[in-house]
Amino acid sequence: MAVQINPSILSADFSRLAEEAKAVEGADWLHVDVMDNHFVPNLTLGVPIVESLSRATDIPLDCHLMIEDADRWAPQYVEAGARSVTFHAEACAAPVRTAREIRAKGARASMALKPATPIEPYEDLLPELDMLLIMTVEPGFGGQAFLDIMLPKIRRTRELISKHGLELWLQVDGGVSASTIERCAEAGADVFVAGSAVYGTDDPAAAVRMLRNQATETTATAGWACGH
Ligand SMILES: O=C(CO)[C@@H](O)[C@H](O)COP(=O)(O)O
Repeated sequence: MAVQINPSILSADFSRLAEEAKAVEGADWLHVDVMDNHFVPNLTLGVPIVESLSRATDIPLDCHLMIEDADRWAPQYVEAGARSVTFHAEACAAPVRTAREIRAKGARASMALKPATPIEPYEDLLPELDMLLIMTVEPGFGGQAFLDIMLPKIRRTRELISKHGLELWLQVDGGVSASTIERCAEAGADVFVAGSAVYGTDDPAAAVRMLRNQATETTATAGWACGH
């Protein structure tokens, strides 16, 4: 699998979401941060806006649910048009059942871990998932500094993926930019969410291309990158 760059619309202009999606043509997925002001101290958007956005762009939607009661809501985001739905391990009572429901409805199932949540308790669950998201900031806001203490967790997760021979994608989200993406790629990430590093520039599509080039060059020489 080639590396993937997913711009986060949290850093976009919410009054012009359809245009902001067009501004990142060439991106692999559009990362949609759903926040409920309970699981995280911020409030963004919900099912109706995901429905509208999925009609407004051909870029597939990668919905990251930072909400409580994820078991109940995750399938509704697939029905709204999301092609990938990420629930948080810390907000999900039945992750296996929820992942299976997401897949049964035709989307990719993904689970996210906050910075303080270890990967090891979830090793047996990995075959149920299409992607694992390691947060590299505390979820809730764009524009935060990358937590480089997450790099060993990314490395350990990549080792588990290799050990079990899984096709699982490994996504990182938070503070990913031109100055941090290579460290993430070297550690084993292959899907990169970037908000301010894309939408904070004058040319978001060029920023996507630049991040892709950096990550591709790094993974080509990284020890874990067999198959790239
Ligand atoms: O999930 C989140 C924040 O909780 C992210 O998707 C941010 O939107 C990423 O923004 P940058 O750190 O790249 O500016």
